[in-house]
Amino acid sequence: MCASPVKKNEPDNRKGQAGGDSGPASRSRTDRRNSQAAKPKREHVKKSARDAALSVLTGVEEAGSYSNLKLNQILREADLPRPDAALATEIVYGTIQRRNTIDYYLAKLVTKGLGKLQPWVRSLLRMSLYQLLYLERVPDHAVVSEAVNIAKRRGHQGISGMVNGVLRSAIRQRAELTLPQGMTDAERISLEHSHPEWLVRRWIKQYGAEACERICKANNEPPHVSIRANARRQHQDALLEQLRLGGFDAEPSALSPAGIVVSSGGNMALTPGFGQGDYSIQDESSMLVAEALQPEAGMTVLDCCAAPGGKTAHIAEKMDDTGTVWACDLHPHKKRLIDEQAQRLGLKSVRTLVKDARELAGEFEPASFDRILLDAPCSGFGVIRRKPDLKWGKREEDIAGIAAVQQSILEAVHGLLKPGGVLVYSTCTIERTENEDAVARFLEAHPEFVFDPIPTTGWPESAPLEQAASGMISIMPDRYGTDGFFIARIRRLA
Ligand SMILES: C[S@@+](CC[C@H](N)C(=O)[O-])C[C@H]1O[C@@H](n2cnc3c(N)ncnc32)[C@H](O)[C@@H]1O
Repeated sequence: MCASPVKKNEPDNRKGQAGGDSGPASRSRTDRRNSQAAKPKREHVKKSARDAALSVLTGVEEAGSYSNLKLNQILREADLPRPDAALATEIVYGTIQRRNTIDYYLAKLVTKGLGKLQPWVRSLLRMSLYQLLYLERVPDHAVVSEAVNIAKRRGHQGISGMVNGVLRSAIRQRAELTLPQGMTDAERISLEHSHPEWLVRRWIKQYGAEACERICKANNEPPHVSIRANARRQHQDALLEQLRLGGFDAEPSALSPAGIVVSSGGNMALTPGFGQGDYSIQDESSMLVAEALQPEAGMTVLDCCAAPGGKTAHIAEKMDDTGTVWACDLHPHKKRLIDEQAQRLGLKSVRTLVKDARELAGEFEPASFDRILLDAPCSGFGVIRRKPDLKWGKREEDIAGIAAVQQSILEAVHGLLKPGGVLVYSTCTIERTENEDAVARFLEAHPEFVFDPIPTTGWPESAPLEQAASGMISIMPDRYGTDGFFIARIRRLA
């Protein structure tokens, strides 16, 4: 089938777009939301970019809202011009990303203490300091005057005076805003790269201080945008050619054989080609999952935790839309996302199901599936670049609970695999408890399962081929500039 050309859209591809995994819109999705939003509220709302950013940040702090959902809602209501929406997005994600460092400096500047401020005032100071310290293109005077105006509109005169004073002091003392000497590695990395100290300590233990610092640094970088051709519509090379002709900067991925990295040229979710299913937007590391599963035409495949359906679609495409891919998810609203995805890509072999994966054994006969994918719910610490609130929202105690759910899903579904069949277990985290340890625990309890080499025919030379040969790949966020990811391929002995 011949695909129609991909047309160039307006810029701002700088920040990554949504990957295949469940969850937040990434920075560049704002373009889409904004351009597609219904427009009637403009005359009522009239927010500036910074007003909008403040509403999101306050909502996140006060009500525990997810930043991406709140951002989408506020941008829809405010109907900002595209550059303003991009600025609001940058401020929201940047402020959340750098929270530790910003709070450290603010603690020196706010005499009564940050904790005593109303949440909106704290958020206003945080986002203003973020702009002063990290956004070089924004002039200082614009940051201060906007913040003071917002404070006047929302609070009393004392607050606007305090905001003015704190920000002017920050500008005056900018050269002295430095981190203290003599900290431990964990304290320093946590403060310098803004990650919770407990998480930094865990990563130092698991990977060493140097690697931990690289990971934290990478987590503050803007994500890549990568896409994968719908193999049933066109070959990757043809899509690459079309993209270049359309004015996009596009290169083959150094990690995934199916991946194309698009570094500039427009929002990939806005092209006609995306709408008509020529390709999917998916992180390069996430694309390796279907490669590891290697489904074949006509097979019966179970995708246990499938929404929003990025990997389900990849599997169905690899099977040339023959056989059946059962795509299960716990949440009815997420099942709809999988259905929409399959429809957009023209995939008929995908069947969706709302179910707790721990109960799937009651749904199908034992040994029903040639392939099973468990892309497990996880702590998500591989995707902090895209979802910075993750690092502040999770507690160390949560990890054991998440690992227990992963283990119970593995236990529940393994009997559904045919003897000789392949099960792929994957997560978008770099937390060993949820990855290597989870698989080791499972294999120990089930000697009828063994590691199986991940087939790498056609993979780029720079891909982790050695790891793949061992049946297990762990991708760190600093290695390829992708999400952090874990993939294990195990086979049920015949
Ligand atoms: C990592 S995401 C899956 C991403 C998906 N494989 C993709 O590529 O688009 C994990 C999914 O598991 C779902 N989930 C969480 N707990 C579950 C459970 N007990 N049973 C089934 N699905 C579950 C979540 O709703 C979420 O959509």
